Amino acid sequence: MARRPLPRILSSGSASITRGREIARTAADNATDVLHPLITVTRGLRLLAGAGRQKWAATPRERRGHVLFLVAACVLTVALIPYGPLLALISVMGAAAWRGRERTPVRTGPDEAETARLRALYEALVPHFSAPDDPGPLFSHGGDWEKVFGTSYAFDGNGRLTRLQVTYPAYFTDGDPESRARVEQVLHAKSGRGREYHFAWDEESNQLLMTVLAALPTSIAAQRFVTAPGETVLGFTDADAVQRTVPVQDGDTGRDASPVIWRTGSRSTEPHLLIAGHPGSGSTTLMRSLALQALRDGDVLVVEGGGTGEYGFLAGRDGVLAVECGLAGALATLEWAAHETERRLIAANRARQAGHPEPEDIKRPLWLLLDRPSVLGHLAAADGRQDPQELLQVPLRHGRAAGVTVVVADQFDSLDSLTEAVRTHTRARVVLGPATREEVEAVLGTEPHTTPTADVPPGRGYTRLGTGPVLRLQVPATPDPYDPATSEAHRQAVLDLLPGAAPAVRERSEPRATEASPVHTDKLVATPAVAEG
Ligand SMILES: Nc1ncnc2c1ncn2[C@@H]1O[C@H](COP(=O)(O)OP(=O)(O)OP(=O)(O)O)[C@@H](O)[C@H]1O
Repeated sequence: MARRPLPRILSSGSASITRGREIARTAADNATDVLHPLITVTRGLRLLAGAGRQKWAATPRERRGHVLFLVAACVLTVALIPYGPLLALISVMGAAAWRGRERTPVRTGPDEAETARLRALYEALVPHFSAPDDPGPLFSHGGDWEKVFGTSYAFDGNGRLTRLQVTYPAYFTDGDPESRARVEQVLHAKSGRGREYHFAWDEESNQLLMTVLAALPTSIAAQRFVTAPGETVLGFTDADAVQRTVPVQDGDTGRDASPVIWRTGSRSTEPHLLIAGHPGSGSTTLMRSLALQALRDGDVLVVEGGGTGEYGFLAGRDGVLAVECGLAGALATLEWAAHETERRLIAANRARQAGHPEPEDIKRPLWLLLDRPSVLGHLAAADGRQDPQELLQVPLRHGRAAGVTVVVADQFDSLDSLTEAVRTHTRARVVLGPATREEVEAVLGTEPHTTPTADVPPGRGYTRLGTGPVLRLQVPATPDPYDPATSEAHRQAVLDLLPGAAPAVRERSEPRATEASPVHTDKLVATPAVAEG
C-alpha cells in the first residue's frame, strides 16, 4: 500500500519547529560562549560572598568590631591611593574568576581495574556468604557485586581498597569468631597485605565495614603528660577509640593526641600490668616511660632480669629505691617489697579502724617494675633458690589497697614461666611488636580488632585494660639516655623528666651506677618500712 503523505500543514509546521529549535540551541550555545566569563565571575563572586558570610558568622562577637574597623581601614586606604578603586575592582574580579572557574568533574564510580578488584573480592566471598538452599542468594558466582557493595567503597591512589562495606545474608553466623575470622582473612588477603585493616561487624543490619587504618604516628617522645594522680599514659591510640585527648609536643609542634590512660591505685580495676613482645619490640622502652611517669609522685623499684643495664640511668635518683640486676639483689628487694605491702595494708587498716585518715608514709605509690623476671627464675632454679616471682604474690594480691603497682615485662617464649599469680593479677595487658593473632589473643584474652602487620616499628602494639576493648598503641619514644645511639633531643627529653639525684648519690661524685649498688640497698634498709618489717 502506498504511504499517504502527511497533511501539508503538519509536515511544514514540524519542519519549522525543528528549524526554530536548532536556531534557539545555536543562539543559546553562542550566548553561553559569549557570557561564559561573566558566568564564571558571577559564580566566583557568589562563592566569595558565601565564604565571607561564613567567616563573619565564625568570628566571635567581641572581635567583630575589630574586623569591621580593619575592613573600613582597608577600604579607605584603597579609596585614597591613586587608581586604588580600579585596582581593587580588577583584583576582586580576578579572584572571583579564579574561584568560579570550572573544576574537573569528580569521577564517579570505579574504573576498570577497580571494578575487576571488586568483582574478584565478591567472587572470593561467595563460598562464605552463600548457602545451597538459598532461593535468592546475595552471593553467587557471576552474581551482582553492586548489590552487596553498593557505593560504599573507596580506593587509594594506587588502586587499593581503603574502605568497603559488605551487606551479607542474615543466615551468616556473624556471632561466630571463626566464621568472622575466615571472612576477614579473605578480605585482608584480597585487598592487599601489609596494611592494618579494621573490621566492624554490624550484626543488626548484616553489614561488615572494612577500613584501612593509617599507621599511628611514632613522633611523640617522652614528656610530662597532663594526667591526674594515679593516671599513667601507656601510649597513644586512634582518635575515635578513646574519649580523651591530652596536649602533647609532637616534634616541633604541639597538638592534642588520644592517650591510653591506665589507672592504678585503690580505685583501679586493673592495678597491675603485663607487657609481652618479641626481643626488640620496645618493652624496656615502655618500662622506662612508666618509671619516669611513676617518679612524679611515687617510688620505683626496678628488677632487670636481662642484665643489660638499660635502667642504669635511674639509679640513685630521688624516688628510685633500687635498680637490681642480680638474683640476690632481686630477691632481697622483692622480699622488702612484700613486707612493705603488708606494712602499708596493716597501717591503712589500723587508721581505718581508728577513724583516722591514711598515714602519710603509706600514701606515696610504690611501683615494682620487673623486666624479664623469667631469666632470674631460671637462674634461681639452677641455684636451688626461690623464684623471685613468688615474692610478688603479696604485692599482686594486695597491692591495689596498699598503693603498690606491679609491672611485669617478658618475651612471648617465656610467658609460660610466669607464675599463676602474675597471670591472674595483671589484668592490664600490652602486646608490642610484630605478633601473630594467636600470640595477641594469648596475652589480651581476645583476638586483635585489626589485622596485625608483620612490619611494625618498635613500641607499636595493642593494649587491653581488663575486659575493655582492644586498642592500638604506640608507646612514646623513651630511649636510654646513656645509649650512644640515642638522639640528643630524645636524651634531653628523658633527662628532663628525671628527678634530681638522691642525697646519698649527690654526696658521691659519680652520677650513675649500672649494677645493683650498695647505695640502693642502704636506701631500702633506711626506709621505715623495713625497720618495722
Ligand atoms: N616507642 C618507641 N619509639 C621509638 N623507638 C623505640 C620505641 N620502643 C623501642 N624503640 C627502640 O627499639 C629498640 C629496642 O627497644 P627496647 O630495648 O625497648 O626493646 P625490648 O623489647 O626491651 O628489647 P630487648 O628485650 O631486646 O632489650 C631501641 O633502639 C629503642 O630505642
